[in-house]
Amino acid sequence: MYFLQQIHLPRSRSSQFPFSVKSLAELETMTFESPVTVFVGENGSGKSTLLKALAIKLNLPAIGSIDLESDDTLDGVKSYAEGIITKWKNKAYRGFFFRAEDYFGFVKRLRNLDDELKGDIVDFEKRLSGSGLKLAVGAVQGQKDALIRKYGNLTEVSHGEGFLKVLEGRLQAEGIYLIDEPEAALSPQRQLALFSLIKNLAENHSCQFIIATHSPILMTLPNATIFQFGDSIQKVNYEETEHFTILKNFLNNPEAFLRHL
Ligand SMILES: Nc1ncnc2c1ncn2[C@@H]1O[C@H](COP(=O)(O)OP(=O)(O)OP(=O)(O)O)[C@@H](O)[C@H]1O
Repeated sequence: MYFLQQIHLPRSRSSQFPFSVKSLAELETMTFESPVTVFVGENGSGKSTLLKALAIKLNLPAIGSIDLESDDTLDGVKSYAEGIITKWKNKAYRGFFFRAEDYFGFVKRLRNLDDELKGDIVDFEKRLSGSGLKLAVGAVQGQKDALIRKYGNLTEVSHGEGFLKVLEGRLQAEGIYLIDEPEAALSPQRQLALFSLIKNLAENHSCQFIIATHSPILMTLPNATIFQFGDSIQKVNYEETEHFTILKNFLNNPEAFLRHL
């Protein structure tokens, strides 16, 4: 089971962003044929723009420090997003939008929450005593412990370790998840760990993923529908993507490339 089946993109004669993005101007309808959809393509080809517009249209929360509504870097995309028409197979009731750069905002958000909870404890200690104090502190401590159980201490892990931990903590069954360049923080080994997480949720827990990526590893997710963004948007196999062919040819014979660089 997957959720979002098709989108119709808005048309306009305007040459303003995002109508100025060639791949999007050429596309009228995109059909999601499998639980995992992957957007690939050159830098600036429009992958993130479409992902952001979809996240706004689907009203998905952003995992970061600010929500999409108040994120003024998305102003250009908001009116475009309103014009997207969606066709659902089953309406998802949970999901999120996560960009590699949002991770630090999320850590900051957790730290602020932790500070607030510590503040609550100090406050209770001033105002309460005996069993009342014990109960109130216990409740707050329970919330602090739950956060640590879910995410570990994100201030004491590396970017990549924490990034994966956040995804592990937040991805749940029957959700739709839009993720922009998750590989930015991840070693090849952790990309494989993410691969396995996504594969399991897509195959066994009714999740839908739409992922923009430059990672040849993530492009090979089983049964993923891959859209390559360029002058237009084409459905391709992973062997046909530029990422795959360039990397494969380069690793087969680095000297041949180095002569021309
Ligand atoms: N807020 C904006 N205003 C005007 N143009 C923008 C804006 N954001 C992006 N663009 C332009 O839109 C085009 C598509 O950008 P987008 O971020 O969608 O590319 P991308 O395929 O995700 O690239 P990358 O792989 O580098 O993340 C680029 O040419 C970019 O310069």
